Amino acid sequence: MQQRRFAAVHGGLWEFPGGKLEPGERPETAAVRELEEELGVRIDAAALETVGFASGITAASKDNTESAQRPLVILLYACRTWQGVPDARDAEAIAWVRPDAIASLEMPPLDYPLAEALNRYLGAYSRP
Ligand SMILES: Nc1nc2c([nH]c(=O)n2[C@@H]2O[C@H](COP(=O)(O)OP(=O)(O)OP(=O)(O)O)[C@@H](O)[C@H]2O)c(=O)[nH]1
Repeated sequence: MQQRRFAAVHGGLWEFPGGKLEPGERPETAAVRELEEELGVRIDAAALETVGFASGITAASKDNTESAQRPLVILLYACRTWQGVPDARDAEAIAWVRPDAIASLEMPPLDYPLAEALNRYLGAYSRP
């Protein structure tokens, strides 16, 4: 998990690493790019496992430059293999958190249903 910059929208809250798609970009490509930019780790898009998604409305931007709140969909992937050591390149801090403890962190609203989806996914994965 990573802690958003204090000056950002949702500053100080913890979130799953990731970020917005660029125009025309596939979600898996964006995940590979964002993990390199934010954590300095290299992953293979083929290693991504689809966990789930959460949808809602964006938070108002801090400087109010974004007048309208827009629909927001966040996709969550699992990735069990990577190269490099995660480093907080774009965050106040990063931490490994046990899946069942993620919901105890202070997070932006959509990360709670994402954490639930992750726990459901991991529960199904570990059942024989
Ligand atoms: N993780 C998360 N992000 C949310 C939620 N609601 C919401 O508006 N957001 C916004 O969705 C955006 C997440 O994308 P991001 O991480 O790429 O955006 P950013 O503002 O940090 O920077 P960037 O666009 O320069 O990369 C942020 O602006 C964040 O505030 C939410 O519930 N969870």
